[in-house]
Amino acid sequence: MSKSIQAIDMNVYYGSFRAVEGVNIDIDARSVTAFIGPSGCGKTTFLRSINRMHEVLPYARVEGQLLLDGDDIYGPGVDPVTVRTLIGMVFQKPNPFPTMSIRENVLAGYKLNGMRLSKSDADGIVEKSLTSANLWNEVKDRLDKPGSGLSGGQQQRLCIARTIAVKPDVILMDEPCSALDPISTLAVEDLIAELKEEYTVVIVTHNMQQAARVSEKTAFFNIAGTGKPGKLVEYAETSTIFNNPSEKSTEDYVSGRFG
Ligand SMILES: Nc1ncnc2c1ncn2[C@@H]1O[C@H](COP(=O)(O)OP(=O)(O)OP(=O)(O)O)[C@@H](O)[C@H]1O
Repeated sequence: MSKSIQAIDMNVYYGSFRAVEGVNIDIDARSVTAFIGPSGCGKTTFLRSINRMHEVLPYARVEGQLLLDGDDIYGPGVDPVTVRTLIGMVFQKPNPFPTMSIRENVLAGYKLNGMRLSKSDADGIVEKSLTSANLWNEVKDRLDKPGSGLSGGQQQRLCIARTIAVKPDVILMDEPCSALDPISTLAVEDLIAELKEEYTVVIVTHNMQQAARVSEKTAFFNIAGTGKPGKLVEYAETSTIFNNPSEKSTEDYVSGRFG
């Protein structure tokens, strides 16, 4: 099921360094939102705070609230591992588990969560997830071969299938195409457009054409200078951000004047 995200005055720190300051944003369910902005403005940091992934670093912490359909994912008693099942993440570099087959990779989330599946349930999940990731036809005859034997673009779609398999509400993507060739990039972009029928998708991208192609809304983050926190400067329909932004810095960035 797809759910909305609401960040309320979110700050993200690495130790005493505030990397992201005062983010307020409402992201609709069943939508694709792009995060853009120059290097170091906190896009990845903020993205990782949406599923508590930053907590793998003991010195990283947040202030503020992050609501998933109204429920605070930082609320008392909320398990970060459960949060990461509800809010999945796809990384820059495709990272299938190298010793696992294609099939095992798709089912990895269930295994890691200690859930047992019948063979027929597992078969159904593998086929549905790979189909949703636009990969089924390419791999259906070699499900028991290693996931690492696929092309980069196929590996990234396998990682998306692995994320989808546990039925998340939200899929976060951190520059998911930056390690892919143009054809594979198009395949993943097509997939993103289809995913929004069922999921809330948030994608960090450096590629403005990509943001324009795949997203309905775009959030522009910026940074005043080295050592300063990143901030959300402007958030609007993607066409507005690219054609008629309210802020001068947004216009300068999208027209390639800096960053
Ligand atoms: N693990 C970390 N420990 C300490 N500081 C970090 C860590 N990761 C990022 N930072 C700092 O936080 C700030 C924001 O970084 P972040 O990677 O979120 O920016 P970004 O906008 O995603 O950049 P890029 O577009 O280059 O990936 C930067 O100043 C960065 O140096």
